[in-house]
Amino acid sequence: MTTYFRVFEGTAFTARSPKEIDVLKDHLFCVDANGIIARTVAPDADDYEAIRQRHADEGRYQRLGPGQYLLPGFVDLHVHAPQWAQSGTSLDVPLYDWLHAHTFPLESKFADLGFAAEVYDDLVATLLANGTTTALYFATIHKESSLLLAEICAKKGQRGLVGKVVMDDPAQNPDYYRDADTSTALADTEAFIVAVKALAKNVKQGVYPVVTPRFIPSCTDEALTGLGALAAKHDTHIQSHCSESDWEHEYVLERLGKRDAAALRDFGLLGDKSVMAHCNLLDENDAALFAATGTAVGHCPISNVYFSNSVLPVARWLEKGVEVGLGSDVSGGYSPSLYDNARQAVISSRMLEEGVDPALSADARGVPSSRIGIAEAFYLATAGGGEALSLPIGRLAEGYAWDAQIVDIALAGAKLPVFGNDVPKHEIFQKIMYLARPENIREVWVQGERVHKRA
Ligand SMILES: O=c1[nH]c(=O)c2nc[nH]c2[nH]1
Repeated sequence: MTTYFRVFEGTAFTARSPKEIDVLKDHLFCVDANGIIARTVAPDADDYEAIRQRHADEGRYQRLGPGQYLLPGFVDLHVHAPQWAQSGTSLDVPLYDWLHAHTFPLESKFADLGFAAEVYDDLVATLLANGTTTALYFATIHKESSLLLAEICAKKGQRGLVGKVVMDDPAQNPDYYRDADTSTALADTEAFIVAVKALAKNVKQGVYPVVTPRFIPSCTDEALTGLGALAAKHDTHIQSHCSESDWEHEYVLERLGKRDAAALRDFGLLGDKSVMAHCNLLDENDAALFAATGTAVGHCPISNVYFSNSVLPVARWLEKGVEVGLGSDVSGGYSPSLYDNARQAVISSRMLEEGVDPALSADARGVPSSRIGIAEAFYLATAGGGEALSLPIGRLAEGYAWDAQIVDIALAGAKLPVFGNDVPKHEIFQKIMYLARPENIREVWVQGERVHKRA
């Protein structure tokens, strides 16, 4: 019999597809030394008992307690790491004003490595405690502190995909916070890619460099073209913002005479490893381009309420075969929790379907067939995120990384309202998704290693 690195026994919820959740009752999850789920074993398998006994004898076995459930770790597709320092504030102004009055002044402080270490340390620990095992981060324009963020992810055991942000256009960015010039922006990006790839050689869960033009308005055409070439040369992930608000969308149309999606494609920035945040104002052609190129949408439902002037038609784009995952967008979104964002994704979709203006008649008020349920929101936070990043994460299934959260619904002081022993598991799942708080997340594992345990 194979000896595994570790074997877990428990009941798990994992997404098979956007609408289908598998309930794996009392399964064994056999994890190999690389942190990959080598086998899942159902209780009726011939060798179930023997595997359990053997690994218990060898001290490699963990059985979940009563009231505990396994969920895949969450994949956050859009986090502005420096903005953690202003989370929960300044959300009463439009995007352009918010960037210039609050966000750029804050991000400029990340030239100071001491300040960066304090904020990034706290953010990565907080995300892990909220069940986020993989995060796609925007850092700042500073090469050194961006690398520090990758190092902190490496040390704390989170799978971090980190971008040094490029903002090189002197006409659009303040003097105190922009790349010195285009060639410096490109040279710093390439040096950053090389440094993160070197760091990654000794990081079990992986850290990845990400080519990161902030958005088209921040960057010159030359920088955008150069970044597309760098991503191709080093085969990196790419992230940016796309068609995110009326102001931004109009700016790109006026400057380039085309929509964001076509412009990003022409700069070489769309592809299977590309994730574009927001995308609220995509049209049918843009969405078809995303589906054809494998470009994913990072859906940021909380932030969209504040900055995006609309609701993303997430059900429509899923139906059309666009890859979609979930992003907290700290700090355009106030919450670091993908539970909160999953809840908002459902609420926003219901508001899009029903409409919001009571002065209109019911049949003119909303967009039919726009709703998603909590199962789809869970898919976005897990398997959808993994597919967006083209990584084997986001599912508790063979061949996927052991990235998992153990959620306790019976915890004294944070008990979920489950009464009796016959509550169906799909209802337990819904209660976890709607009601769990960070206190309920007892342990978090990444690539077979425990990275968070609540005392
Ligand atoms: O929500 C957002 N947050 C940002 O920091 C940003 N920069 C460009 N566009 C943005 N949108």
